[in-house]
Amino acid sequence: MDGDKALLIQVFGESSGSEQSEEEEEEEEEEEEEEASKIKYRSQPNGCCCWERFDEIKGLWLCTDFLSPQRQSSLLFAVQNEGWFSEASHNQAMRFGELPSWAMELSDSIRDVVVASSYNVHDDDMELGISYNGRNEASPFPSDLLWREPLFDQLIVNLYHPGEGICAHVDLMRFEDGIAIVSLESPCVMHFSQVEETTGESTANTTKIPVYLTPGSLILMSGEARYMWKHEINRKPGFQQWKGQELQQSRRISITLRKLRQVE
Ligand SMILES: O=C(O)CCC(=O)C(=O)O
Ligand SMILES: [Fe+2]
Repeated sequence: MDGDKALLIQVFGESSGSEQSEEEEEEEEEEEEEEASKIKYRSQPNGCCCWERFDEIKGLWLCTDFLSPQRQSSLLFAVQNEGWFSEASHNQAMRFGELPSWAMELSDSIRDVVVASSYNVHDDDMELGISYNGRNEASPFPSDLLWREPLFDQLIVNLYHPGEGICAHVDLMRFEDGIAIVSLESPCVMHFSQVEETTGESTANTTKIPVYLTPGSLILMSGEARYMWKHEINRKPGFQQWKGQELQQSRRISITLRKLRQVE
């Protein structure tokens, strides 16, 4: 063994790989890459990113397993710890600008889960020749929105007691495109209905599309879903039907993240 090699082994140990064949090195690199991608995948909120899209509503995406039960509990704890709902009459809190750290983490997780799922969509559909740059429906969030900084700078936390909901609305124009809603506690059905045309004969489609929001789920709204569809939650008796069953209701908390439009 020559002096240089002995020194290398002393410094880096036997596994410095100086005697590996190219083939072995490649194999090792592949294994490392595989391991790295697993870690990336595992670093997702709960190791899964299962997205559902809706044929009728462009730009609406649902991820039912966004937060694991453990992450739901810690998020709920963080929200409750803010003390916003310590008085029974308080049911809404709003924050603008710098968000609490738990909301920043949530925002980071949203970006992560979209990035991870975009990779998956890419792999699956690559052969179909679909391109994914810009506003592409194959991704849950268009890349121009996904990479803006900050992703979100406005937070609303709503607390709904059984029977309470929110009327049909389109979110205010003071907010940019690209809205995220995370649901906690009671499951509910959110209904989407098309915004009516205000001119000419009313030919508006009044069909309401139900979307089932389970605790820990995330919905993303952009483009048509954000501007051309109203969303509502009617928790009056008889309206919370899913698969022919009336849902058992309890308290529900939602966390809505948006970005304020810049005024020129
Ligand atoms: O509570 C929800 O899930 C929806 C909240 C919402 O639509 C809003 O605050 O604009
Ligand atoms: Fe809304």
